[in-house]
Amino acid sequence: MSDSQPHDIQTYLSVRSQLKSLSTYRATGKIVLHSSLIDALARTSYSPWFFYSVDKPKEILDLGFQVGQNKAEAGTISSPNTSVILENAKPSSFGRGSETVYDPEYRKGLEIPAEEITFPNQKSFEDLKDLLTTEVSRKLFDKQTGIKLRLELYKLAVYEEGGHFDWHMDTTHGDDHHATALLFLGSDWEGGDLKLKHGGYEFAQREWIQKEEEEEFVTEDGNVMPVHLIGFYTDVEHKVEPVTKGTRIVLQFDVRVDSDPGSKGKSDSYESTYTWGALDNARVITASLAVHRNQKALDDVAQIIEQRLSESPEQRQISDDDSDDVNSDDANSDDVEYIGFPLRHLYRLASIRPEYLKGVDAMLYEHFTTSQEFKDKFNVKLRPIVLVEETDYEGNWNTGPFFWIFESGNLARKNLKRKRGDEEPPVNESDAAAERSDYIDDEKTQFHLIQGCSLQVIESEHYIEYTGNEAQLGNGKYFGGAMFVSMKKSSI
Ligand SMILES: O=C(O)CCC(=O)C(=O)O
Ligand SMILES: [Fe+2]
Repeated sequence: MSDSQPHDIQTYLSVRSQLKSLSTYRATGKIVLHSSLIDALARTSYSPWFFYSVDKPKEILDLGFQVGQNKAEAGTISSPNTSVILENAKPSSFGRGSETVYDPEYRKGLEIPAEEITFPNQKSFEDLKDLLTTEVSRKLFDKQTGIKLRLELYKLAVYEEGGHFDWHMDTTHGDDHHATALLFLGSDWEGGDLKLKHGGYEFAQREWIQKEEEEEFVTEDGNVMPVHLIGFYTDVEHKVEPVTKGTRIVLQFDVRVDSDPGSKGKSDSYESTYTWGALDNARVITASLAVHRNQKALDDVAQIIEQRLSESPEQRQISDDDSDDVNSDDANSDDVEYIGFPLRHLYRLASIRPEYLKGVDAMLYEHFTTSQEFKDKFNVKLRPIVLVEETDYEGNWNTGPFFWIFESGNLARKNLKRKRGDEEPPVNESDAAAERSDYIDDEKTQFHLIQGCSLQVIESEHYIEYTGNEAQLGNGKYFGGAMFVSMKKSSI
């Protein structure tokens, strides 16, 4: 391998030019937009934390609150009254084994419990919680699975100069308590960096804030911190570095999960009411590298795939009949040999290989190929793909998205160079047979489109009506990597 890799953009440009010839030769496979597999894939991992800058709306930033039994006015979210808050706060203790101890070496901070915090404007407080809940469910939980979250104010924490809290995990306050959300109020402080640690990854609050400032999401105002939210799962270790100046004030919320999402098993659907943009909606620009492993979801994914691939066409017909969503005249549903789905990180064309997989992609690949239960059952292949949406000659987006698979090898290369009407290229038959056996037949592939994958736009054209020349078909094309799973012949 050469160490002078092409720049990403060159890779995409070359992908694009290869595409033009490729498209005339390859059949196309259809994409499933809703399925239990998509839901399970979405649950396999999340970044265990997130940062969100709360720079609007004004009603929330200006929301006032009171503290203490006498309900002293404590300022607002963006401008808290430090002295009133300090007057009403008590030293924080923490759990050590079965004991609750006060040890300023380990933790030095003050707090006001939720019972002593009031928001006279109840409606705006609910709006604030809704806003925070939306962010938490977006970033830490799969909003598609219909999980309902509830934020419960736990306390207000105050750290003065010298205040700190060493590495710890938060005590959970119930079986439904799955994450912590910290709302940092707009007070004046330095130091006091919140550090987070999980699965070998570490994150620091100050780095996030600086990044946001560079991107000009945040207005600088002396040392006053922008109001922001940090959320993390309860199994994330964290610490507060010593505050070097000013007062650090935080509202801490418990994130509770309504354990009955009322989820009924979803059957696969190509979506009868498809509207254009499914692919663009599935796309994220950058996927976070840090992952939180969800073993149950990994097992669910593998089991659903196994079940799908070992069903006979008759069985599949029966389960499809349960659903009115399924496009019944689709050939795919009769003969499924491969289940495919996009990778969630973006790779260069040449890097779509097991050894380069990142984060959740690596985790899934490893689960399929090395776990005791599945390694003898599954064959897993990685391929570059292009996902396509296009209009018909009338400009209607009515066919639903579909995909192309890139194959490498001599046969594929020769095919790529072929122009329409050229003869079949001469090939070494045994090589060709080996290569063909490695081909993924897209007509026998069911491709499940997950949300939040890293797909690169390589073409996007609006439909232009026929005006003497040919009509220009509207289309969107997206490049990415994909994983394809089939059953090992011996295990069927
Ligand atoms: O204030 C913070 O940033 C975190 C405080 C904390 O970890 C806690 O009180 O458990
Ligand atoms: Fe904590």
